[in-house]
Amino acid sequence: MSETQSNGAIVLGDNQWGKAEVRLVRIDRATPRHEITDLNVSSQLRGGQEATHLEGDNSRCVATDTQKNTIYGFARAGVGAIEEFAMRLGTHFVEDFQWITGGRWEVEQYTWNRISTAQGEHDHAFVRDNQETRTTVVQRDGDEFFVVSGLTDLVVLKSTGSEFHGFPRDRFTTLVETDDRILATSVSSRWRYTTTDIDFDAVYAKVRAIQLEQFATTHSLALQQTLFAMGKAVLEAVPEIAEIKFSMPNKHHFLVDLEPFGLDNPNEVFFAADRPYGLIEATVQREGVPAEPRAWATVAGFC
Ligand SMILES: O=c1[nH]c(=O)c2[nH]c(=O)[nH]c2[nH]1
Repeated sequence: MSETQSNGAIVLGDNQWGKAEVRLVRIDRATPRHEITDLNVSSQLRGGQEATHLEGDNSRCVATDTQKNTIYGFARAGVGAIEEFAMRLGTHFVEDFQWITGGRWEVEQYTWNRISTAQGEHDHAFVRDNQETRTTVVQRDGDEFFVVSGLTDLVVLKSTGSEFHGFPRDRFTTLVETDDRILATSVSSRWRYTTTDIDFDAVYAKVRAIQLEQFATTHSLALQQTLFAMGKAVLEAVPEIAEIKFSMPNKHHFLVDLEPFGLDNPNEVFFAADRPYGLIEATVQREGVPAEPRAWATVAGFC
């Protein structure tokens, strides 16, 4: 029998179980100026599930319903940074159930702003702007935590300061070279921390601000160049981040031909196409820092 041939036995491979997308809103009423935390939490446990799968013996199957309830129960004491909330859940499950060896806790956080009234910012009325979503994927393997945080749907546009030319031409190339185009994208980025001992809220605000600043101030010859500038600036500013991955659609804006209507169009009227879109993805990393596949193994959609 060759090494690649099976001996016929069918066995259980990697597995995890939990409750996905637990929607949780917490209101902090400690003062009349309320605070709102709006989350989407997914919990997945790993370890000790052979009997559950092979025999339907559920004696080690911490119910997904229990996992959901634990999320709500833990929120009673406060949430804090989503990374810390996820780590508290991870510590609880691994320490309270001896057969659980690890797991994965993913949290998305939606941002609410206070409504501005004639009297100023309202104490308990909020508006959901079309803002980005903050994310984290925390995994635990034995005693080790892996924290990959990020953001999605950070939609940005530059109305000038973007060029694209010098690309190869063949018989299928029709794209016209341009030295002044709209550059627009919806940034998704995820970055891997090398420590859990960090002010996650402060670093999130910093990483977001750096990405916006670089998008705005980089005179772009390609979205790829803008992406790299954004990642490089993040790594230069935050030593606790080992690498950052981006997935950035190039949201094309095509100049409309107004000539049939006897009108010129000096870069003012565009068709905003929603598809197809260019899709620019890359990892920006520190040379020599070892990869950590366990941190990224279950994070889809990034190269
Ligand atoms: O910034 C860009 N990068 C590309 O790779 C590309 N390809 C394309 O058609 N337009 C653009 N723009």
